Parts: sequence; C-alpha cells; structure tokens
Amino acid sequence: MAITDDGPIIGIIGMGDMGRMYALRFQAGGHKRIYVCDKPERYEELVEEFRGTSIHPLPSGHAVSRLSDLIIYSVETSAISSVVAAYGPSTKLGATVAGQTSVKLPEKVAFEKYLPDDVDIVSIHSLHGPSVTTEGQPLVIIHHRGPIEKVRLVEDVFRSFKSRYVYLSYEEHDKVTANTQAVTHAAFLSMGTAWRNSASYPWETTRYVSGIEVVKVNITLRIYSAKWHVYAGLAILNPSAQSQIQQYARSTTELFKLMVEGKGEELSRRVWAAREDVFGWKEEEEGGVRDGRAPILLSEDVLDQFSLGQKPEKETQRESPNSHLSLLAMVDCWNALGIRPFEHLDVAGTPVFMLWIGVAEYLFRSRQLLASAISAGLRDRVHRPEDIEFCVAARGWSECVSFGNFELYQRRFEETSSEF
Ligand SMILES: NC(=O)C1=CN([C@@H]2O[C@H](COP(=O)(O)OP(=O)(O)OC[C@H]3O[C@@H](n4cnc5c(N)ncnc54)[C@H](OP(=O)(O)O)[C@@H]3O)[C@@H](O)[C@H]2O)C=CC1
Ligand SMILES: O=C(O)C(=O)Cc1ccc(O)cc1
Repeated sequence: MAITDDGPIIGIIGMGDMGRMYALRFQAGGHKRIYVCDKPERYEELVEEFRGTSIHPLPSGHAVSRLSDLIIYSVETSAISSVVAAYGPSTKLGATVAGQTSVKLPEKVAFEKYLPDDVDIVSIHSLHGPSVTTEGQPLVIIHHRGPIEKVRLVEDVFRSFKSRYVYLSYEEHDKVTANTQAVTHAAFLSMGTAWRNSASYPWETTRYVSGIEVVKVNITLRIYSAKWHVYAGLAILNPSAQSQIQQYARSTTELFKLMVEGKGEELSRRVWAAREDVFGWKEEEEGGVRDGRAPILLSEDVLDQFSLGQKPEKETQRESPNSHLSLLAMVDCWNALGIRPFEHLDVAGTPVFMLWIGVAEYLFRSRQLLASAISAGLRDRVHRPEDIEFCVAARGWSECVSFGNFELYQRRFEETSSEF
C-alpha cells in the first residue's frame, strides 16, 4: 500500500515512557494516524486514555506491524529479541522498522533474524530521557538496510521534534554511547548507593551544600527516579560497557588507596597527568578555553543557582573541601581507557553526560580547586567515610554488572531508589 497524502502511518510498539512521549510528540507535530500498542492487557486502558485523539491503540504488535509504514519498537532492551520475534513477521510489505533501544547490538541481531527481507531498517535513538525537550537534543539515525529514501522518510517523520540528527552505524552507536553513558551512570549509581548505605543524604544535612555537590545530587536523584532496566540494559548488554565500568571501580579504589596511604606525590602525579591527557592543560597552567569552546558550566555562580540550604555569610561556614573522589576517578578512568570525552559532545552528549563532563571540567580547570581536592583526599578526615562508602559502592556496581544478572541489578537499584 502506498503512503497517502496524510504522510506515513507511524506505529509504536511499547507505550512506556519513551513510546508515549513519541506518540504525543508525533500528534503535536500534526501526524494524523499513529497506531500504538503495549502488552495486550493494557489495550483497554490505552483506548480510554487516547479516545478522540490521533493516537489509535491496537490490541497487539501484530496489528501495529500490519498497518504501519514506519514501526518503532520502544521496549526494554532485554525484551527486544522476543518482541521482534513475535511481531516482526507481521511487518507490512515495504515498511521501515526502527528501534528505540539504548543498546543496538541486541536490536540489530533481532531485526536481522526476525524481520522479513522485504522490509527496511532505519533505526533511531533519542539521546535523552522522556521528560526532556526533544529540541536541540541528539537523535541518532542508523541507516542499516534499504534505500536512502527511507532515511529521508525517517528525517521527515521526526522533523517536528527539532532534534539534531546524528548519523551512525549500529556499531559506532554502541561504542560512543558506552563512552558517554556507561561510566557516567556507574558514578551516579555509586553515589546513591553510598548515601543509602551510610544513611547520610546531602539534602538532609544542615551544612550548606553548593556547586558541584548539588549537580551530583540532582543527577543522582534523576537517575534513580527513572526505570532500572534502562541503565541495566546499557551496562549489561553494551559490549564495551563492562570493561569501562570495571575500570571506573579500579580507578576509584586505586586513587583512594593512595589517599589513605598518604602517597601524595604519586596521587598528584597521576591526577595532574590525567588532567593534561584528557583536558590538554599542563600542570603549571590554569585551564583555559579548549579548541575554541567555552567551558560547559561557566562558574560557581552558575552552579550556586542550585544550592541546598541557605548560603552562609562567612567563607568559614561553608562546606569544607572534599576529595571529589568520584570526579578524580572519572577523569583517571577516561585517561586509562584513552577516552577523550570532548570528542563525543556533539555526537552523543546526553544531558546527564553534559552536566557530568561540565563539573569535571569545572574542577580540573582551576589549579587551585584541583590541588585542594588532592589535599583533602590526603588529609581531610571529615569526608573520608563518604569516600570509603563510595569505593565500596563502585566495586559493588562493577561486580553486579560483571555477573550480567538483571535481577541483582534491579534489587540493588530499587533498594536505593526506594529510599529517595
Ligand atoms: N527512559 C529513557 O531515558 C530512555 C530509554 N530509551 C530506551 O527506550 C526503550 C523504552 O524505554 P522506556 O520507555 O523508558 O521504558 P518503559 O519500561 O517505560 O517502556 C517499555 C514498554 O514496552 C512494553 N512492552 C514490553 N513488552 C511488550 C510487548 N510484547 N508488546 C508491547 N509492549 C511491550 C513495556 O511493558 P512492561 O512494563 O509491562 O514490560 C513497557 O510499557 C528502552 O529500550 C530504553 O533503553 C532510550 C532513550 C531514553
Ligand atoms: O542523559 C542520560 O545519560 C540519561 O540517563 C538519559 C538517557 C537514558 C537512556 C538513553 O538511551 C538515553 C538517554
């Protein structure tokens, strides 16, 4: 059946957070017919919810696949194989199929195995969560099978999102998203676990907490308010992610050991070397503009707009410096893996990654701030228990991911998220 004047019929399989956001966006963008489904038991509920709109719920993925010109699978990464096995054979002749999964290897394997030869594959991935505006955010487009016109079709369908199209292969996608997301998420998951295990939450403290700490709190809360399977899929199923998460735990423990052993020279050498290799600033120079790009987060004033508590008048009443172990380890880990995070900003700069690299840059730009973090790591006793908890948590997440066990991941995640 040819595409009508109303444009291609869009189908979405999986009406969770992302599928729902897509359906509403397509409707707002003027698409007249959007067929959607979730698991069959949710059919009636969806019919009620979308009555009188351009979004038409159907009982299952078979019907969506039979009727749509562009079918988007928006299900859990761990479920993609069984869902495509079920509905893929029903795909309309000549249709285009896409997936929203965060890791593309399982999706590619499933599409190649279960889709009929007479349908094309142009996959996608919005590199942001469902509550973030699509405007200006990266939308990866993967042209895997079929004529170039099908890429144009996908570009047209998504035009109203005003996202920034980024063209990658399936393999490039998994490499670059591992580099930006895997270790970043491991850092925030570890922070949350550490707070939970020590029953000490930054937002409950009577101390004034500003700047870098507030960014950490905000992102950690955001990550723990999302669905566990998104992060589990990314960490366990992305072929590059595991070794990176292991390196992050290794960097964390190695730096912490140097701190407690009082090996100041070795610690300093390692941290300043990582600064030079990752950011390009020599130890004796203040961090400046990199490759003509202004710093991501400009100043403490910007960070302070997100403070917890009242800002005290006197400097002495402010939070004492801490080692920022999570950030020192992040940059050490990027260095050990040869990851140059700035190269990924335009391609796969998710909102969380942008903020994280922004605070890392903020800490490492200033020689004084970095020196004071190193010194606090060696001498400060107030924050040391938090650093111990952080090390244990980073190790725990790394082990959990290496077991490849989704249930264990879910348990760890929910134990902490239920406290927030
Ligand atoms: N959330 C995010 O920030 C982002 C997520 N992604 C990716 O997008 C995909 C969807 O994520 P998200 O929307 O957050 O997750 P959700 O869990 O909110 O949505 C997935 C939905 O698919 C449903 N589903 C599972 N099996 C079937 C089936 N056989 N037929 C129809 N529906 C089915 C699920 O039902 P049930 O809950 O009963 O299993 C659920 O409602 C994932 O692959 C994720 O990695 C990509 C970018 C950002
Ligand atoms: O910004 C981040 O890293 C997020 O956590 C949101 C997110 C989660 C999963 C994706 O596949 C893409 C973006």
